[in-house]
Amino acid sequence: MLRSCAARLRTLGAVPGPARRSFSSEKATQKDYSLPNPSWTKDIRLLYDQFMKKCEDGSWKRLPSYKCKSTQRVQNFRNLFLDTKFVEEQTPKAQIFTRSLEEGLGFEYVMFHNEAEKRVVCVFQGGPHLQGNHGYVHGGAIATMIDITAGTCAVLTGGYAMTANLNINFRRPIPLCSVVVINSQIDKIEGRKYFISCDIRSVDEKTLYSEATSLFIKLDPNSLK
Ligand SMILES: CCCCCC/C=C\CCCCCCCC(=O)SCCNC(=O)CCNC(=O)[C@H](O)C(C)(C)COP(=O)(O)OP(=O)(O)OC[C@H]1O[C@@H](n2cnc3c(N)ncnc32)[C@H](O)[C@@H]1OP(=O)(O)O
Repeated sequence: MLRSCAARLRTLGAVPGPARRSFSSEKATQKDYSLPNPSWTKDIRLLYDQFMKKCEDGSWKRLPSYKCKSTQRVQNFRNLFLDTKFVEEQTPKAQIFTRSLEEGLGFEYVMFHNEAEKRVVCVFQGGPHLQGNHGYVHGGAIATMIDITAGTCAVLTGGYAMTANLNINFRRPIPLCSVVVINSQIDKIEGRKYFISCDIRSVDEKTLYSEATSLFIKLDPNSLK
């Protein structure tokens, strides 16, 4: 799927390629899934309101979230890293995994970014279709949320990056339909390597549900084969 040298040259204008889709008009019609909806419980609304207050002085920013991303950032990623044939055939069907379940049944979340602190916080409500053990959120769903929270932290700090390594300690099971806070921060940057730690806690911060460390590698278009 990672694109060939010829495709990269097309992006740079050296070789003519097929016309690219226009993404600007799509964005206007997209629903922002990180805004409150009727499935949100009191807890997630409360935390949403608290973080929105923190956004007022500009130190924190709420991150919008779409089912099919068509922002300039995504368009640039496709141009740089994906094969043109893949983009044309597959991207019309593609959806963000965590936004592909029905409202309230799967991943309900909103992320906030603090640029100065290199942190991303995600307030997450895991719906009934994320069940693993009876009454608890599936570990894969937890890993997914850790990955996208840490991944967002990496991307917003350093640009396009992918998970190279993710280690998770699951300390306590997360009750289904409860609200938890996922906190990620960059611990160290070494060249293209972004070391990011993450924890998941209850709303009152008393329960530590999971802890994780991760390594994200900033993608380098020049290293593609
Ligand atoms: C307004 C709203 C804005 C929102 C913005 C947010 C936008 C997006 C957020 C997205 C979040 C998404 C999160 C989801 C992420 C994923 O799910 S990624 C999917 C899972 N990951 C993969 O599929 C990656 C597969 N691996 C690779 O493609 C490659 O291995 C790589 C790209 C990770 C690295 O390859 P390459 O670029 O060729 O680098 P290398 O030369 O191999 O390595 C560079 C250095 O890193 C070291 N390294 C590599 N891997 C590891 C490892 N696993 N563990 C430890 N170290 C590793 C490697 O040794 C090199 O080190 P040196 O330079 O030699 O010191």
